[in-house]
Amino acid sequence: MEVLLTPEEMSEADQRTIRGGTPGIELMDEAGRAVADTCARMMDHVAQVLVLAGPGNNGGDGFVAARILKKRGYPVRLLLLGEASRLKGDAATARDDAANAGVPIERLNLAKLPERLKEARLVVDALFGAGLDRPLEGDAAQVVHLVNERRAKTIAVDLPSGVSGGSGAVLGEAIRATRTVTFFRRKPGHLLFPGRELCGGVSVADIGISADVLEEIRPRTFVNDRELWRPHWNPPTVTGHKYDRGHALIVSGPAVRTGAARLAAVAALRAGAGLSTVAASPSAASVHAAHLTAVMLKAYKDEEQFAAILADRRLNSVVIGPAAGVGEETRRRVAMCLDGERAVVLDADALTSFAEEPEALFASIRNKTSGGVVMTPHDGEFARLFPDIAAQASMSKPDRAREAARLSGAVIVLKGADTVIASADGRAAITENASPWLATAGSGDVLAGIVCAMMAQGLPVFEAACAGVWIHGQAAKKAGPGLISEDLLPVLKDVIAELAEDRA
Ligand SMILES: NC(=O)C1=CN([C@@H]2O[C@H](COP(=O)(O)OP(=O)(O)OC[C@H]3O[C@@H](n4cnc5c(N)ncnc54)[C@H](OP(=O)(O)O)[C@@H]3O)[C@@H](O)[C@H]2O)[C@@H](O)CC1
Ligand SMILES: [K+]
Repeated sequence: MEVLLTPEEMSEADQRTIRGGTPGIELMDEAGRAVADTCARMMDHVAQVLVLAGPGNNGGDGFVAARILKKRGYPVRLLLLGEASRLKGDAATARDDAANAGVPIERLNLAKLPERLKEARLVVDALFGAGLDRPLEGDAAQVVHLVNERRAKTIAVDLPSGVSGGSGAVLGEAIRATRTVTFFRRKPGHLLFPGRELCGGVSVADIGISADVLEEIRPRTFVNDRELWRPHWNPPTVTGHKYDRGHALIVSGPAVRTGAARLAAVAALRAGAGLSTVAASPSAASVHAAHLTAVMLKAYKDEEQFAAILADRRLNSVVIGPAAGVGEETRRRVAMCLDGERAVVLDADALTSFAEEPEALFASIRNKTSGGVVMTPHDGEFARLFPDIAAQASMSKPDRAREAARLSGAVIVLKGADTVIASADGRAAITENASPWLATAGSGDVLAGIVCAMMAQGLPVFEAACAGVWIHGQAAKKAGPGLISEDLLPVLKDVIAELAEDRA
């Protein structure tokens, strides 16, 4: 399980280490050394390095890197943004050490910068890191613009300057780096877009901070990797019964919109639910009947018959929403699904149907005494249900999802290239295995089915949602470029097989 540290948490890790007896300058030396090592690895011969240093400790790391590279025989030049007198503490020490080692230090001059950039084979961006707290403007923004325009090979120290470590947002203008070297642990901004794209490859350097500090800091943001949820997943046992793996129920849309439910139902079965059943109106059921094999089908004429289907407690996990239609009928069916012990995935039209009265939905979720609820909105659906949260542009995606989870009581899967899963207890996971090919019709229906299957199998709700999103991403990788949603279904078998093998 990989934890991610917000800039505040990272600062706490630094401070705890310093209070524990490691001087800050030692941490800075290690950070600068890691940057210098990366520079050396990125150049096949000794050539000019240009270090751009800012006014804080990120700049301090730049001074150390310049000093070490100079000692190793690299021609180095350092340009300082702002006045040298502003440097304080460890950064001032690092500046003195670099000057004493003979590093040429100049005040950064915008007019001369293009020339300096032209001379350099590699640029080190040590302008701003974790301390960035407002948009870059004026000279700082201009520097970033000129570096990007030059398209020079650039190593970012900690973060590409201008990228927020907490949210991945670009504040004003941001460096487009070839590689980013960060320290101790990655930050959310390395995984969240647009930051992720601007980092290039990210490496994490050990700078002498002990993992023990994490016990006190208790980070609540994680990478959605396998380790996060795998301990909760088990392959079938030799003596197991299909009912041990749960029974997924997928509520279908009307006769002309049945495909979404089938995608979800087959995905649920492939993702390991012991059984999967589609519930449909008689006209929709006759369409399904021509297509379904292992997935079962139950027709219902009216609400009473729908309630009778739900009364079977073996149907322990339900998906409602894909192509369900927006309106009162869907609202009533959602309320019926939520009224019981089963786990519920609310997707698509089940979310949009409550755009006018989200509180009613949240109340039904909060009233649920057992069985988890997962909502899987994309940005548009999210804004319909949580307009106040969506309007807070400076909030990070994990924080938006956390707030929505607290407000609604559901686990939120906020979809996108960097899908975030958050729970009301404050945990949030960021996904990094998504494929751009997942942005295709029906992909969300497949995801809803997989998450439903994970809950049917008894995973706790947050872990089930994380597992579902991860498995969806792996399936897309296996299906490869050009995939359509149907292609995700057969390859789920391979993803599950690998999971099973991994635990053997
Ligand atoms: N001991 C440690 O803690 C270790 C820390 N380490 C390193 O330190 C980095 C964090 O250092 P940091 O906290 O000094 O912040 P940093 O990113 O240098 O920026 C702050 C400066 O920028 C300024 N500023 C901010 N926004 C601005 C804007 N938009 N436009 C213009 N100015 C702006 C702000 O100025 P002010 O707000 O005072 O005007 C302040 O002067 C971290 O990323 C890592 O690289 C490692 O060495 C390991 C040990
Ligand atoms: K930087």
